Amino acid sequence: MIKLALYKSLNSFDLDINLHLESFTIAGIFGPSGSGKSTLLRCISGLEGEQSVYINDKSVHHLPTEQRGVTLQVQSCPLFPHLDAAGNLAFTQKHCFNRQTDLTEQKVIDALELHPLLKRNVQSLSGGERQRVVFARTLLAGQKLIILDEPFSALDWPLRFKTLSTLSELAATFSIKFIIVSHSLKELLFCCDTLVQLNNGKVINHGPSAQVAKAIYANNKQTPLSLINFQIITFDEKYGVYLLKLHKSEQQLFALPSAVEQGNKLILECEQISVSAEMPLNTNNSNVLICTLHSAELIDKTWQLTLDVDGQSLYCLLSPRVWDQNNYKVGDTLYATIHNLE
Ligand SMILES: Nc1ncnc2c1ncn2[C@@H]1O[C@H](COP(=O)(O)OP(=O)(O)OP(=O)(O)O)[C@@H](O)[C@H]1O
Repeated sequence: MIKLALYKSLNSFDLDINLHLESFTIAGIFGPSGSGKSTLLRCISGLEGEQSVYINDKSVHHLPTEQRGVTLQVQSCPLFPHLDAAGNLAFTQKHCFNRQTDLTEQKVIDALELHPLLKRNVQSLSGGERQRVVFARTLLAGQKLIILDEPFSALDWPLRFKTLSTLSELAATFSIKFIIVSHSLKELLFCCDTLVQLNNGKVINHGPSAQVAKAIYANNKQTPLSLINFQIITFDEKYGVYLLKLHKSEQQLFALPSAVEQGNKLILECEQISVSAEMPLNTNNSNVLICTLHSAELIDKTWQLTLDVDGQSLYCLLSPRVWDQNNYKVGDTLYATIHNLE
């Protein structure tokens, strides 16, 4: 739980936040540049004093940063230049007290697959490698609330998704809560259960991430991304594809390793999804999901359909002509074909 009542006036900018997040594991903060995201993080962690901050029902506003049980990783977090990556991690392990998790150096190195970087001089690391070492060091500080400001912006997408999946696993295994600032809604949608949208120093929306992301996409006249949680059933050696089962569902999909190896969630573009009222027969695509039409909205001359697949949402687009021809109604059973997975 986190409860904030913050007011901070900075020259021509006012941060004015009243926010109560009852339960979250990974919360994302999204907003345009200058909307107050970093200032908000500084207030929670205690770098901006005299703000009303409650963490797990305890008021922490009179406590200095080191007594709040919070680690803040700022955007350009420095590493010790005279130590290699291993030395940087060892230093943190040795000098951080009041650790609340039993994450050890070895566990963090294994989880983030840092072995090849350990003996490297940190000045020789690429931006992405450096961010992974910084994140490892943040984890090693051992706090149960970790606040990250643009932590993985230098990582390419496959590695970023993989690292976010590791972060989610660590959150579950070690009961760590994360608050993450990012300019990428895709990144936040991938890993966060809760999203907070800021604009001009104020919270303009917050709630379950899929719901908030959908509203942001609609406001920006962008097509929403669908996120599908799955478990791997088997890998078919003969054809080189994974058989997946949707989370809390018996429905299955086939997917190439490139779609699966970045975590247990698929991110699908609207263009990857088409629908029909009948089960497609004699098709060359076996990735068909049975869904229910949850809603349909005409946005910017295109029908945006929200489909429910056993509790998960898929978004697809139809032209007005196709919509008029098909006479779909909310509640109808539809068949969604997922393209470019196999
Ligand atoms: N110490 C300060 N003194 C004066 N103004 C400040 C100070 N710190 C931040 N600001 C201003 O407050 C506003 C919010 O800054 P903040 O860094 O919180 O935004 P942000 O949403 O994190 O931006 P970005 O996405 O670009 O990092 C900006 O207009 C910034 O110029």
